[in-house]
Amino acid sequence: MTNLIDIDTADAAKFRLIGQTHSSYRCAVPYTSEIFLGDLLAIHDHQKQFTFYAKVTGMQHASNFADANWDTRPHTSHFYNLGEDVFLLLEATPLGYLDPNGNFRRPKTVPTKFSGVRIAEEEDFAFLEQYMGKIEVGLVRNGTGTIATAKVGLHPHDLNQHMGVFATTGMGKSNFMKVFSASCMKERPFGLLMVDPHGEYLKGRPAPGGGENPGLTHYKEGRDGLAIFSTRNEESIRRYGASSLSIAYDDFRPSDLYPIFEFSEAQSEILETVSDIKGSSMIDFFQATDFTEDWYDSYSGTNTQLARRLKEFHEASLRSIKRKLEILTRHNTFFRRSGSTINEIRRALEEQKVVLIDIPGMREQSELFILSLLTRTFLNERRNDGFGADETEPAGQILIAIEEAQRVLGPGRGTAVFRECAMEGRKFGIGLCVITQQPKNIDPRILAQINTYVVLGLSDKTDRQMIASSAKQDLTPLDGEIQTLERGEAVISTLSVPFPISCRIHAFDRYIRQPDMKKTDLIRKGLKNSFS
Ligand SMILES: Nc1ncnc2c1ncn2[C@@H]1O[C@H](COP(=O)(O)OP(=O)(O)OP(=O)(O)O)[C@@H](O)[C@H]1O
Repeated sequence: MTNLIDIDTADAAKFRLIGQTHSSYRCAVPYTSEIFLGDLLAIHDHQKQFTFYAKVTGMQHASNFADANWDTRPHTSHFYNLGEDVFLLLEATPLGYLDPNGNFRRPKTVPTKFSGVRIAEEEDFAFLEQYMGKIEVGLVRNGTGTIATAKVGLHPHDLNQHMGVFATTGMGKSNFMKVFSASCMKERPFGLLMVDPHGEYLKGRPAPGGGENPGLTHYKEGRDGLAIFSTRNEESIRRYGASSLSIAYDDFRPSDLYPIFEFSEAQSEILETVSDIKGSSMIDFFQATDFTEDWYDSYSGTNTQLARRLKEFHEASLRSIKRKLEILTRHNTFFRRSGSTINEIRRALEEQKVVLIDIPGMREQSELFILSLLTRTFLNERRNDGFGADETEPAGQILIAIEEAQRVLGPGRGTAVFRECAMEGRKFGIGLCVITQQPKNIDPRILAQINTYVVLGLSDKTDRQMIASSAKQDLTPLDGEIQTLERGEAVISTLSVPFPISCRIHAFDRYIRQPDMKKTDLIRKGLKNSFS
Protein backbone atom coordinates (compact mmCIF):
# COMPACT_ATOMS: atom_id res chain seq x y z
CA MET A 1 0.00 0.00 0.00
CA THR A 2 2.95 2.33 0.58
CA ASN A 3 3.36 2.70 -3.19
CA LEU A 4 -0.06 4.25 -3.66
CA ILE A 5 -0.14 8.01 -4.09
CA ASP A 6 -3.30 10.02 -3.57
CA ILE A 7 -4.78 11.74 -6.62
CA ASP A 8 -7.39 14.42 -6.90
CA THR A 9 -8.31 14.41 -3.23
CA ALA A 10 -10.60 17.36 -3.79
CA ASP A 11 -12.90 15.23 -5.94
CA ALA A 12 -15.92 14.85 -3.70
CA ALA A 13 -18.02 12.90 -6.18
CA LYS A 14 -15.91 9.78 -5.90
CA PHE A 15 -17.15 8.45 -9.22
CA ARG A 16 -14.16 6.42 -10.30
CA LEU A 17 -13.74 3.48 -12.61
CA ILE A 18 -12.36 0.47 -10.78
CA GLY A 19 -12.43 -2.23 -13.39
CA GLN A 20 -13.21 -4.68 -14.90
CA THR A 21 -12.68 -5.90 -18.45
CA HIS A 22 -12.98 -4.43 -21.95
CA SER A 23 -16.54 -5.74 -22.13
CA SER A 24 -17.82 -4.83 -18.68
CA TYR A 25 -16.95 -1.90 -16.43
CA ARG A 26 -17.41 -1.49 -12.72
CA CYS A 27 -17.40 1.68 -10.77
CA ALA A 28 -18.03 2.50 -7.15
CA VAL A 29 -20.15 5.56 -6.51
CA PRO A 30 -21.54 7.11 -3.31
CA TYR A 31 -24.40 5.05 -1.93
CA THR A 32 -26.72 8.06 -2.18
CA SER A 33 -26.19 8.55 -5.93
CA GLU A 34 -29.31 8.83 -8.03
CA ILE A 35 -28.57 6.32 -10.78
CA PHE A 36 -30.95 4.40 -13.01
CA LEU A 37 -30.63 1.37 -15.23
CA GLY A 38 -29.96 2.58 -18.76
CA ASP A 39 -28.13 5.73 -17.64
CA LEU A 40 -25.26 6.69 -19.88
CA LEU A 41 -21.94 7.15 -18.11
CA ALA A 42 -19.14 9.29 -19.55
CA ILE A 43 -15.70 8.17 -18.43
CA HIS A 44 -13.01 10.68 -19.20
CA ASP A 45 -9.55 9.18 -19.50
CA HIS A 46 -7.08 12.06 -19.07
CA GLN A 47 -4.13 9.83 -19.89
CA LYS A 48 -5.36 8.72 -23.30
CA GLN A 49 -7.58 11.73 -23.96
CA PHE A 50 -10.48 9.42 -24.75
CA THR A 51 -14.03 9.75 -23.51
CA PHE A 52 -15.53 6.33 -22.99
CA TYR A 53 -19.28 5.78 -22.89
CA ALA A 54 -20.99 3.00 -20.99
CA LYS A 55 -24.55 2.16 -20.11
CA VAL A 56 -25.54 1.21 -16.57
CA THR A 57 -26.81 -2.34 -16.74
CA GLY A 58 -26.73 -3.36 -13.08
CA MET A 59 -26.15 -2.00 -9.59
CA GLN A 60 -25.76 -3.36 -6.10
CA HIS A 61 -24.89 -2.23 -2.57
CA ALA A 62 -21.32 -3.05 -1.59
CA SER A 63 -18.80 -2.19 1.13
CA ASN A 64 -15.17 -2.53 2.10
CA PHE A 65 -15.92 -4.49 5.25
CA ALA A 66 -14.44 -7.93 5.63
CA ASP A 67 -17.39 -9.03 7.74
CA ALA A 68 -19.93 -10.27 5.20
CA ASN A 69 -22.71 -9.78 7.74
CA TRP A 70 -21.83 -6.23 8.71
CA ASP A 71 -25.18 -4.91 7.51
CA THR A 72 -27.39 -7.59 9.06
CA ARG A 73 -25.56 -8.04 12.37
CA PRO A 74 -26.66 -4.68 13.85
CA HIS A 75 -30.26 -5.58 13.12
CA THR A 76 -30.68 -6.78 16.68
CA SER A 77 -29.27 -3.62 18.27
CA HIS A 78 -28.87 -0.51 16.09
CA PHE A 79 -27.98 0.68 12.56
CA TYR A 80 -24.91 2.74 11.73
CA ASN A 81 -24.39 6.02 10.01
CA LEU A 82 -22.95 4.97 6.67
CA GLY A 83 -19.49 6.27 5.83
CA GLU A 84 -17.51 6.12 2.61
CA ASP A 85 -16.77 2.43 3.03
CA VAL A 86 -20.30 1.78 1.92
CA PHE A 87 -21.13 2.48 -1.72
CA LEU A 88 -23.02 1.45 -4.82
CA LEU A 89 -21.22 -0.79 -7.22
CA LEU A 90 -22.34 -0.17 -10.79
CA GLU A 91 -22.02 -2.58 -13.66
CA ALA A 92 -21.82 -0.81 -16.98
CA THR A 93 -21.64 -2.11 -20.54
CA PRO A 94 -19.09 -0.26 -22.69
CA LEU A 95 -20.54 1.32 -25.81
CA GLY A 96 -17.39 2.81 -27.32
CA TYR A 97 -15.19 5.87 -26.99
CA LEU A 98 -14.61 9.22 -28.63
CA ASP A 99 -11.02 9.82 -29.64
CA PRO A 100 -9.47 13.32 -29.47
CA ASN A 101 -10.53 13.92 -33.11
CA GLY A 102 -14.17 13.29 -32.26
CA ASN A 103 -14.36 9.87 -33.95
CA PHE A 104 -16.50 7.34 -32.19
CA ARG A 105 -14.82 3.93 -31.93
CA ARG A 106 -15.89 0.50 -30.77
CA PRO A 107 -14.80 -0.36 -27.21
CA LYS A 108 -11.56 -2.11 -28.10
CA THR A 109 -9.61 -0.79 -25.11
CA VAL A 110 -10.27 -0.02 -21.46
CA PRO A 111 -10.18 3.35 -19.70
CA THR A 112 -7.27 3.94 -17.33
CA LYS A 113 -8.02 2.76 -13.82
CA PHE A 114 -9.65 5.37 -11.59
CA SER A 115 -10.66 7.49 -14.58
CA GLY A 116 -13.36 9.93 -13.57
CA VAL A 117 -16.90 8.73 -14.21
CA ARG A 118 -20.00 10.89 -14.42
CA ILE A 119 -23.56 10.58 -15.58
CA ALA A 120 -23.63 11.87 -19.13
CA GLU A 121 -24.99 15.37 -19.61
CA GLU A 122 -26.53 17.18 -22.53
CA GLU A 123 -23.25 17.98 -24.28
CA ASP A 124 -22.11 14.34 -24.05
CA PHE A 125 -24.89 13.36 -26.42
CA ALA A 126 -24.01 15.93 -29.08
CA PHE A 127 -21.84 13.47 -31.03
CA LEU A 128 -24.86 11.21 -31.53
CA GLU A 129 -26.48 13.71 -33.88
CA GLN A 130 -24.25 12.64 -36.77
CA TYR A 131 -25.67 9.11 -36.55
CA MET A 132 -29.35 10.01 -36.44
CA GLY A 133 -31.65 9.71 -39.43
CA LYS A 134 -34.46 11.98 -40.55
CA ILE A 135 -37.39 9.85 -39.37
CA GLU A 136 -37.69 11.33 -35.91
CA VAL A 137 -39.36 9.19 -33.24
CA GLY A 138 -38.32 10.58 -29.85
CA LEU A 139 -35.62 11.95 -27.58
CA VAL A 140 -32.64 10.25 -25.99
CA ARG A 141 -33.52 9.20 -22.47
CA ASN A 142 -31.12 9.31 -19.56
CA GLY A 143 -32.27 8.17 -16.15
CA THR A 144 -35.87 9.19 -15.77
CA GLY A 145 -35.57 12.27 -17.97
CA THR A 146 -34.82 13.08 -21.60
CA ILE A 147 -32.16 15.14 -23.34
CA ALA A 148 -34.10 17.87 -25.10
CA THR A 149 -31.43 18.45 -27.74
CA ALA A 150 -30.75 14.78 -28.55
CA LYS A 151 -33.36 13.66 -31.07
CA VAL A 152 -33.62 10.02 -32.04
CA GLY A 153 -34.22 9.48 -35.74
CA LEU A 154 -34.17 6.39 -37.94
CA HIS A 155 -32.51 6.14 -41.34
CA PRO A 156 -34.66 5.19 -44.33
CA HIS A 157 -31.93 2.99 -45.81
CA ASP A 158 -31.77 0.92 -42.59
CA LEU A 159 -35.47 0.21 -42.80
CA ASN A 160 -35.03 -1.45 -46.17
CA GLN A 161 -33.57 -4.22 -44.05
CA HIS A 162 -36.75 -4.46 -42.02
CA MET A 163 -37.83 -3.03 -38.69
CA GLY A 164 -39.34 -4.79 -35.68
CA VAL A 165 -41.52 -3.05 -33.11
CA PHE A 166 -41.85 -5.20 -30.02
CA ALA A 167 -44.04 -4.41 -27.02
CA THR A 168 -46.41 -5.91 -24.55
CA THR A 169 -49.91 -4.55 -25.02
CA GLY A 170 -50.42 -1.00 -23.72
CA MET A 171 -46.73 -0.09 -23.77
CA GLY A 172 -47.05 2.31 -26.70
CA LYS A 173 -46.86 0.43 -30.01
CA SER A 174 -49.66 2.37 -31.66
CA ASN A 175 -48.32 5.67 -30.40
CA PHE A 176 -44.89 4.76 -31.80
CA MET A 177 -46.36 3.82 -35.17
CA LYS A 178 -48.30 7.09 -35.35
CA VAL A 179 -45.21 9.15 -34.48
CA PHE A 180 -43.19 7.18 -37.02
CA SER A 181 -45.92 7.65 -39.67
CA ALA A 182 -46.19 11.38 -38.96
CA SER A 183 -42.44 11.74 -39.50
CA CYS A 184 -42.81 9.76 -42.73
CA MET A 185 -45.67 12.05 -43.82
CA LYS A 186 -43.43 15.03 -43.20
CA GLU A 187 -40.19 13.72 -44.69
CA ARG A 188 -41.55 11.37 -47.38
CA PRO A 189 -38.50 9.03 -47.14
CA PHE A 190 -40.34 6.05 -48.71
CA GLY A 191 -43.82 4.71 -49.26
CA LEU A 192 -45.26 3.31 -46.03
CA LEU A 193 -48.17 0.89 -46.36
CA MET A 194 -50.39 0.27 -43.34
CA VAL A 195 -53.67 -1.61 -43.04
CA ASP A 196 -55.86 -0.05 -40.36
CA PRO A 197 -58.69 -2.37 -39.30
CA HIS A 198 -59.94 -0.24 -36.38
CA GLY A 199 -59.67 3.31 -37.70
CA GLU A 200 -57.07 3.88 -35.02
CA TYR A 201 -54.42 5.33 -37.30
CA LEU A 202 -56.95 7.28 -39.33
CA LYS A 203 -58.76 9.14 -36.58
CA GLY A 204 -57.34 7.87 -33.25
CA ARG A 205 -59.39 6.27 -30.54
CA PRO A 206 -60.84 7.51 -27.26
CA ALA A 207 -58.06 7.69 -24.63
CA PRO A 208 -58.65 5.68 -21.42
CA GLY A 209 -58.73 8.83 -19.24
CA GLY A 210 -60.83 10.76 -21.76
CA GLY A 211 -57.74 12.62 -23.04
CA GLU A 212 -56.88 13.43 -26.62
CA ASN A 213 -55.69 10.54 -28.77
CA PRO A 214 -55.73 11.76 -32.35
CA GLY A 215 -54.99 9.93 -35.59
CA LEU A 216 -52.92 10.68 -38.68
CA THR A 217 -55.64 12.81 -40.28
CA HIS A 218 -55.20 15.26 -37.38
CA TYR A 219 -51.68 16.01 -38.56
CA LYS A 220 -52.93 18.60 -41.01
CA GLU A 221 -49.52 20.04 -41.92
CA GLY A 222 -48.45 16.65 -43.24
CA ARG A 223 -51.75 15.79 -44.92
CA ASP A 224 -50.34 15.75 -48.44
CA GLY A 225 -48.01 12.95 -47.33
CA LEU A 226 -50.99 10.72 -46.53
CA ALA A 227 -53.16 8.73 -48.95
CA ILE A 228 -56.22 6.93 -47.58
CA PHE A 229 -58.04 4.08 -49.28
CA SER A 230 -61.19 3.31 -47.40
CA THR A 231 -64.24 1.04 -47.29
CA ARG A 232 -66.30 3.71 -45.49
CA ASN A 233 -69.44 5.28 -46.96
CA GLU A 234 -69.35 8.14 -49.46
CA GLU A 235 -69.80 10.83 -46.86
CA SER A 236 -66.94 9.62 -44.64
CA ILE A 237 -64.74 9.17 -47.66
CA ARG A 238 -65.29 12.81 -48.54
CA ARG A 239 -64.76 13.91 -44.94
CA TYR A 240 -61.40 12.15 -44.68
CA GLY A 241 -60.32 13.04 -48.21
CA ALA A 242 -59.98 9.33 -48.95
CA SER A 243 -60.41 7.22 -52.08
CA SER A 244 -62.76 4.28 -52.17
CA LEU A 245 -60.87 0.99 -51.80
CA SER A 246 -61.46 -1.52 -54.55
CA ILE A 247 -59.61 -4.74 -55.28
CA ALA A 248 -60.57 -6.42 -58.55
CA TYR A 249 -60.94 -10.18 -59.01
CA ASP A 250 -58.05 -10.04 -61.46
CA ASP A 251 -55.76 -8.59 -58.78
CA PHE A 252 -56.23 -11.84 -56.91
CA ARG A 253 -54.09 -15.00 -57.16
CA PRO A 254 -54.86 -18.35 -55.50
CA SER A 255 -51.87 -18.03 -53.18
CA ASP A 256 -53.55 -15.00 -51.53
CA LEU A 257 -55.86 -17.48 -49.83
CA TYR A 258 -53.09 -19.13 -47.80
CA PRO A 259 -52.83 -16.57 -44.99
CA ILE A 260 -56.57 -16.50 -44.39
CA PHE A 261 -57.77 -20.12 -44.53
CA GLU A 262 -56.50 -23.53 -43.48
CA PHE A 263 -55.87 -25.91 -46.37
CA SER A 264 -55.39 -29.68 -46.48
CA GLU A 265 -52.62 -31.11 -48.64
CA ALA A 266 -55.12 -31.97 -51.38
CA GLN A 267 -56.58 -28.44 -51.35
CA SER A 268 -53.13 -26.89 -51.48
CA GLU A 269 -52.40 -29.02 -54.50
CA ILE A 270 -55.49 -27.61 -56.19
CA LEU A 271 -54.28 -24.08 -55.49
CA GLU A 272 -50.86 -24.92 -56.91
CA THR A 273 -52.51 -26.37 -60.03
CA VAL A 274 -54.43 -23.15 -60.70
CA SER A 275 -51.71 -20.78 -59.49
CA ASP A 276 -51.29 -19.18 -62.94
CA ILE A 277 -55.02 -18.66 -63.55
CA LYS A 278 -56.45 -15.14 -63.64
CA GLY A 279 -58.40 -14.30 -60.49
CA SER A 280 -61.70 -13.64 -62.30
CA SER A 281 -61.50 -16.92 -64.28
CA MET A 282 -60.90 -18.91 -61.13
CA ILE A 283 -63.68 -17.23 -59.15
CA ASP A 284 -66.16 -17.55 -62.04
CA PHE A 285 -65.31 -21.20 -62.57
CA PHE A 286 -65.68 -22.16 -58.92
CA GLN A 287 -68.85 -20.10 -58.54
CA ALA A 288 -70.50 -21.74 -61.54
CA THR A 289 -69.52 -25.34 -60.84
CA ASP A 290 -71.18 -27.51 -58.18
CA PHE A 291 -68.55 -30.25 -57.93
CA THR A 292 -71.06 -33.03 -57.38
CA GLU A 293 -69.88 -36.57 -58.07
CA ASP A 294 -68.80 -36.96 -61.73
CA TRP A 295 -69.11 -33.18 -62.21
CA TYR A 296 -66.53 -33.25 -64.97
CA ASP A 297 -68.59 -35.60 -67.18
CA SER A 298 -71.53 -33.21 -67.13
CA TYR A 299 -69.47 -29.99 -67.22
CA SER A 300 -71.09 -27.57 -69.68
CA GLY A 301 -69.28 -24.35 -68.71
CA THR A 302 -66.91 -22.36 -70.90
CA ASN A 303 -63.62 -22.94 -69.09
CA THR A 304 -63.05 -26.50 -70.28
CA GLN A 305 -59.30 -26.11 -69.95
CA LEU A 306 -59.50 -25.40 -66.23
CA ALA A 307 -62.10 -28.16 -65.78
CA ARG A 308 -59.69 -30.61 -67.39
CA ARG A 309 -56.90 -29.57 -65.06
CA LEU A 310 -59.08 -30.10 -62.00
CA LYS A 311 -60.93 -33.25 -62.95
CA GLU A 312 -58.56 -35.57 -61.06
CA PHE A 313 -59.13 -33.85 -57.72
CA HIS A 314 -61.62 -35.07 -55.17
CA GLU A 315 -65.00 -33.26 -55.27
CA ALA A 316 -64.94 -32.62 -51.51
CA SER A 317 -61.63 -30.74 -51.84
CA LEU A 318 -62.95 -28.71 -54.77
CA ARG A 319 -66.14 -27.90 -52.84
CA SER A 320 -64.06 -26.73 -49.91
CA ILE A 321 -62.17 -24.28 -52.16
CA LYS A 322 -65.48 -23.12 -53.63
CA ARG A 323 -66.82 -22.40 -50.12
CA LYS A 324 -63.71 -20.44 -49.22
CA LEU A 325 -63.97 -18.35 -52.37
CA GLU A 326 -67.62 -17.69 -51.55
CA ILE A 327 -66.66 -16.50 -48.08
CA LEU A 328 -63.95 -14.30 -49.58
CA THR A 329 -66.25 -12.60 -52.08
CA ARG A 330 -69.19 -12.32 -49.66
CA HIS A 331 -67.33 -10.79 -46.73
CA ASN A 332 -65.15 -8.33 -48.58
CA THR A 333 -67.28 -5.64 -50.15
CA PHE A 334 -64.17 -3.98 -51.59
CA PHE A 335 -63.37 -7.15 -53.56
CA ARG A 336 -65.19 -6.69 -56.86
CA ARG A 337 -65.41 -8.09 -60.34
CA SER A 338 -63.93 -4.93 -61.81
CA GLY A 339 -62.48 -1.62 -60.73
CA SER A 340 -59.14 -1.70 -58.97
CA THR A 341 -57.39 0.94 -56.89
CA ILE A 342 -54.09 -0.94 -56.88
CA ASN A 343 -52.62 1.43 -59.46
CA GLU A 344 -53.50 4.40 -57.26
CA ILE A 345 -52.06 2.66 -54.21
CA ARG A 346 -48.86 1.95 -56.13
CA ARG A 347 -48.66 5.55 -57.30
CA ALA A 348 -49.12 6.90 -53.77
CA LEU A 349 -46.35 4.60 -52.55
CA GLU A 350 -44.10 5.74 -55.38
CA GLU A 351 -44.81 9.31 -54.32
CA GLN A 352 -43.46 8.21 -50.94
CA LYS A 353 -46.65 8.79 -49.04
CA VAL A 354 -48.03 6.99 -46.04
CA VAL A 355 -50.76 4.80 -47.51
CA LEU A 356 -53.49 3.90 -45.05
CA ILE A 357 -55.85 1.09 -46.01
CA ASP A 358 -58.84 1.91 -43.82
CA ILE A 359 -61.19 -1.06 -43.38
CA PRO A 360 -63.19 -0.36 -40.19
CA GLY A 361 -65.38 -3.17 -38.95
CA MET A 362 -63.89 -5.74 -41.32
CA ARG A 363 -62.70 -9.12 -40.15
CA GLU A 364 -59.14 -10.13 -39.50
CA GLN A 365 -59.32 -12.22 -42.68
CA SER A 366 -59.90 -9.09 -44.76
CA GLU A 367 -56.90 -7.37 -43.24
CA LEU A 368 -54.64 -10.35 -43.96
CA PHE A 369 -56.09 -10.78 -47.44
CA ILE A 370 -55.29 -7.18 -48.42
CA LEU A 371 -51.85 -7.30 -46.84
CA SER A 372 -50.91 -10.54 -48.51
CA LEU A 373 -52.34 -9.52 -51.89
CA LEU A 374 -50.53 -6.17 -51.94
CA THR A 375 -47.26 -7.62 -50.66
CA ARG A 376 -47.34 -10.38 -53.26
CA THR A 377 -48.29 -7.96 -56.04
CA PHE A 378 -45.51 -5.44 -55.34
CA LEU A 379 -42.88 -8.12 -54.68
CA ASN A 380 -43.64 -10.00 -57.91
CA GLU A 381 -43.90 -6.83 -59.97
CA ARG A 382 -40.50 -5.66 -58.84
CA ARG A 383 -38.98 -9.10 -59.26
CA ASN A 384 -40.33 -9.37 -62.81
CA ASP A 385 -39.27 -5.82 -63.67
CA GLY A 386 -35.67 -6.55 -62.64
CA PHE A 387 -35.91 -3.92 -59.91
CA GLY A 388 -32.54 -2.97 -58.47
CA ALA A 389 -30.55 -4.50 -61.35
CA ASP A 390 -29.80 -1.01 -62.63
CA GLU A 391 -27.73 0.86 -60.06
CA THR A 392 -28.96 4.24 -61.29
CA GLU A 393 -32.61 3.37 -60.80
CA PRO A 394 -34.40 5.57 -58.23
CA ALA A 395 -34.83 3.79 -54.94
CA GLY A 396 -38.65 3.74 -54.75
CA GLN A 397 -38.46 2.08 -51.38
CA ILE A 398 -41.59 0.67 -49.72
CA LEU A 399 -42.10 -0.32 -46.09
CA ILE A 400 -45.04 -2.62 -45.34
CA ALA A 401 -46.31 -2.60 -41.75
CA ILE A 402 -47.73 -5.83 -40.36
CA GLU A 403 -49.58 -5.53 -37.05
CA GLU A 404 -49.79 -8.59 -34.80
CA ALA A 405 -47.19 -10.05 -37.11
CA GLN A 406 -47.05 -13.37 -35.25
CA ARG A 407 -50.22 -14.22 -37.24
CA VAL A 408 -48.35 -14.30 -40.51
CA LEU A 409 -44.68 -14.68 -39.67
CA GLY A 410 -44.73 -17.95 -37.79
CA PRO A 411 -43.78 -21.15 -39.57
CA GLY A 412 -46.19 -22.63 -42.15
CA ARG A 413 -47.43 -22.21 -45.71
CA GLY A 414 -49.83 -19.37 -44.86
CA THR A 415 -46.86 -17.13 -44.17
CA ALA A 416 -44.95 -17.80 -47.38
CA VAL A 417 -45.38 -14.41 -49.05
CA PHE A 418 -44.32 -12.48 -45.96
CA ARG A 419 -41.40 -14.79 -45.32
CA GLU A 420 -40.33 -14.38 -48.91
CA CYS A 421 -40.52 -10.62 -48.44
CA ALA A 422 -38.47 -10.85 -45.22
CA MET A 423 -35.80 -12.91 -46.97
CA GLU A 424 -35.72 -11.25 -50.39
CA GLY A 425 -37.59 -7.94 -50.08
CA ARG A 426 -34.42 -5.97 -49.56
CA LYS A 427 -33.26 -6.72 -53.12
CA PHE A 428 -36.48 -5.19 -54.40
CA GLY A 429 -36.62 -2.17 -52.10
CA ILE A 430 -39.39 -3.64 -49.96
CA GLY A 431 -38.94 -3.70 -46.20
CA LEU A 432 -41.25 -5.10 -43.56
CA CYS A 433 -42.22 -3.36 -40.35
CA VAL A 434 -42.98 -6.29 -38.08
CA ILE A 435 -45.12 -5.23 -35.11
CA THR A 436 -45.78 -7.80 -32.43
CA GLN A 437 -46.21 -8.41 -28.73
CA GLN A 438 -44.99 -11.98 -29.09
CA PRO A 439 -41.59 -12.05 -30.76
CA LYS A 440 -41.16 -15.63 -29.55
CA ASN A 441 -43.87 -16.65 -31.99
CA ILE A 442 -42.09 -15.14 -35.00
CA ASP A 443 -39.94 -17.46 -37.06
CA PRO A 444 -36.38 -16.90 -35.73
CA ARG A 445 -35.04 -16.85 -39.31
CA ILE A 446 -37.23 -13.81 -39.95
CA LEU A 447 -36.15 -12.08 -36.73
CA ALA A 448 -32.57 -12.61 -37.88
CA GLN A 449 -33.34 -10.63 -41.07
CA ILE A 450 -34.54 -7.60 -39.09
CA ASN A 451 -31.91 -4.94 -38.62
CA THR A 452 -33.76 -2.25 -36.72
CA TYR A 453 -35.25 -3.21 -33.37
CA VAL A 454 -37.58 -0.89 -31.50
CA VAL A 455 -38.10 -2.57 -28.15
CA LEU A 456 -40.77 -1.05 -25.93
CA GLY A 457 -41.62 -2.75 -22.62
CA LEU A 458 -41.63 -6.55 -22.91
CA SER A 459 -42.73 -8.36 -19.77
CA ASP A 460 -42.21 -11.93 -20.99
CA LYS A 461 -38.73 -13.28 -20.38
CA THR A 462 -38.77 -15.64 -23.36
CA ASP A 463 -39.76 -12.73 -25.62
CA ARG A 464 -36.86 -10.67 -24.32
CA GLN A 465 -34.43 -13.54 -24.76
CA MET A 466 -35.66 -14.02 -28.31
CA ILE A 467 -35.06 -10.35 -29.10
CA ALA A 468 -31.66 -10.29 -27.41
CA SER A 469 -30.46 -13.31 -29.33
CA SER A 470 -31.66 -12.00 -32.71
CA ALA A 471 -30.69 -8.31 -32.66
CA LYS A 472 -27.54 -7.28 -34.50
CA GLN A 473 -26.28 -5.35 -31.48
CA ASP A 474 -25.97 -7.31 -28.24
CA LEU A 475 -29.05 -6.48 -26.17
CA THR A 476 -28.40 -9.16 -23.54
CA PRO A 477 -26.83 -6.80 -20.98
CA LEU A 478 -29.82 -4.47 -21.42
CA ASP A 479 -32.30 -7.06 -20.20
CA GLY A 480 -32.75 -5.26 -16.87
CA GLU A 481 -33.46 -1.97 -18.63
CA ILE A 482 -35.86 -3.52 -21.13
CA GLN A 483 -37.71 -5.28 -18.33
CA THR A 484 -38.21 -2.00 -16.49
CA LEU A 485 -39.14 0.20 -19.46
CA GLU A 486 -42.19 2.33 -18.81
CA ARG A 487 -44.92 3.12 -21.33
CA GLY A 488 -43.50 5.12 -24.22
CA GLU A 489 -39.89 4.27 -23.38
CA ALA A 490 -37.85 2.21 -25.81
CA VAL A 491 -34.46 0.77 -26.54
CA ILE A 492 -33.67 1.20 -30.23
CA SER A 493 -31.00 -0.81 -31.96
CA THR A 494 -30.37 0.09 -35.59
CA LEU A 495 -27.52 -0.32 -38.05
CA SER A 496 -26.45 3.29 -38.43
CA VAL A 497 -26.20 4.13 -34.73
CA PRO A 498 -23.19 2.50 -33.08
CA PHE A 499 -24.97 1.29 -29.95
CA PRO A 500 -28.52 0.69 -28.69
CA ILE A 501 -30.14 4.00 -27.76
CA SER A 502 -32.45 4.54 -24.79
CA CYS A 503 -35.28 6.64 -26.09
CA ARG A 504 -38.51 8.23 -25.00
CA ILE A 505 -40.92 8.10 -27.91
CA HIS A 506 -42.73 11.39 -28.52
CA ALA A 507 -46.36 11.51 -27.47
CA PHE A 508 -48.12 11.68 -30.84
CA ASP A 509 -50.67 14.39 -29.92
CA ARG A 510 -47.92 16.74 -28.76
CA TYR A 511 -45.49 15.77 -31.51
CA ILE A 512 -47.77 16.80 -34.37
CA ARG A 513 -48.20 20.24 -32.79
CA GLN A 514 -44.46 20.93 -32.56
CA PRO A 515 -43.36 23.92 -34.65
CA ASP A 516 -40.82 21.83 -36.58
CA MET A 517 -43.57 19.49 -37.75
CA LYS A 518 -44.62 22.16 -40.20
CA LYS A 519 -43.78 21.28 -43.76
CA THR A 520 -40.29 22.19 -44.85
CA ASP A 521 -40.40 20.98 -48.44
CA LEU A 522 -38.55 22.90 -51.08
CA ILE A 523 -41.62 24.05 -52.97
CA ARG A 524 -43.05 25.72 -49.89
CA LYS A 525 -39.70 27.17 -49.00
CA GLY A 526 -39.36 28.45 -52.54
CA LEU A 527 -42.82 30.00 -52.45
CA LYS A 528 -42.10 31.62 -49.14
CA ASN A 529 -38.83 33.03 -50.35
CA SER A 530 -40.22 34.38 -53.59
CA PHE A 531 -43.30 35.99 -52.05
CA SER A 532 -41.83 37.42 -48.88
N1 LIG B 1 -44.48 7.89 -25.78
C1 LIG B 1 -45.63 8.13 -25.17
N2 LIG B 1 -45.84 9.29 -24.53
C2 LIG B 1 -47.01 9.55 -23.92
N3 LIG B 1 -48.06 8.71 -23.89
C3 LIG B 1 -47.93 7.53 -24.50
C4 LIG B 1 -46.71 7.17 -25.16
N4 LIG B 1 -46.86 5.94 -25.68
C5 LIG B 1 -48.10 5.54 -25.34
N5 LIG B 1 -48.74 6.48 -24.64
C6 LIG B 1 -50.12 6.41 -24.14
O1 LIG B 1 -50.34 5.14 -23.56
C7 LIG B 1 -51.57 4.59 -23.96
C8 LIG B 1 -51.36 3.22 -24.62
O2 LIG B 1 -50.55 3.43 -25.76
P1 LIG B 1 -50.78 2.64 -27.13
O3 LIG B 1 -52.23 2.62 -27.49
O4 LIG B 1 -49.84 3.21 -28.11
O5 LIG B 1 -50.32 1.20 -26.65
P2 LIG B 1 -50.35 -0.17 -27.48
O6 LIG B 1 -49.12 -0.88 -27.09
O7 LIG B 1 -50.56 0.08 -28.92
O8 LIG B 1 -51.61 -0.83 -26.86
P3 LIG B 1 -52.56 -1.93 -27.54
O9 LIG B 1 -51.71 -3.14 -27.70
O10 LIG B 1 -53.65 -2.07 -26.52
O11 LIG B 1 -53.01 -1.35 -28.85
C9 LIG B 1 -52.24 5.60 -24.87
O12 LIG B 1 -53.15 6.37 -24.11
C10 LIG B 1 -51.08 6.47 -25.34
O13 LIG B 1 -51.50 7.79 -25.61
